[in-house]
Amino acid sequence: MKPTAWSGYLEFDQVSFSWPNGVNVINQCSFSILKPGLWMLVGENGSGKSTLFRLINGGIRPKSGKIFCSLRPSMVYQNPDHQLLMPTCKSELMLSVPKTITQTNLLDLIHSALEKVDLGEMLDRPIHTLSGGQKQRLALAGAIVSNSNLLLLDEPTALLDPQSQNSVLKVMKKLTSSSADPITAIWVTHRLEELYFCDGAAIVKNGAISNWNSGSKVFQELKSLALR
Ligand SMILES: Nc1ncnc2c1ncn2[C@@H]1O[C@H](COP(=O)(O)OP(=O)(O)OP(=O)(O)O)[C@@H](O)[C@H]1O
Repeated sequence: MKPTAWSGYLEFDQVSFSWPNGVNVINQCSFSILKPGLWMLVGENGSGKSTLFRLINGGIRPKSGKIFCSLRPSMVYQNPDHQLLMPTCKSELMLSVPKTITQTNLLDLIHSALEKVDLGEMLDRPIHTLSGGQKQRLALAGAIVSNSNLLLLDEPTALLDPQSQNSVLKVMKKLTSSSADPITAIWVTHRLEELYFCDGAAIVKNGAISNWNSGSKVFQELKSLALR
């Protein structure tokens, strides 16, 4: 593993993985993320993006190759209703707070996480009254209070209208570029306009990831392929 000034890193070295049918969904995949930021992945349905997340998250193990990760990952799914379990914002976040946090610090931590996702006034708000975008931002707050510093977002805006989509993008941009304690996020998208918000983008194809490029370059590349 290469040493870096930043204490966090994620690196895949020639990683392969197959589900029981034996086909390599992830095939000799190598890439690294060596600094915080908003990193986006695009790729056709079935190209292996969710499988990649499960490998990063430790839910499944590579068949061959190595994964180095010093970060603490959390998943954020497409539909927040599949993720949020409790009746209010406060009770939801209490579920994710590490057991080591004392009772005195608990509310401060929850408040601060809600503020980071622009839900500062929502402590006692019933979750069923939140909009889709607010629910998705609450899911982000859950990852923050759990002390995660690597968010794996699997099409987090696929079910949202443009305004809510922007609210989630804006919050993620803030969390990944905050000067004090920026986190790392890997965001899978099929909504290509989102590429303009990222710090780097790559294409998942045939079980591997392309080099990182600017979001605008990947956008142009995919648009020109679609027009052929
Ligand atoms: N639990 C599983 N068991 C067996 N095969 C699986 C499992 N999960 C995914 N696969 C297979 O692995 C391949 C890649 O699926 P994956 O969900 O990683 O793709 P994806 O790029 O996330 O697709 P999408 O954009 O549709 O979400 C597919 O052929 C899929 O059927």
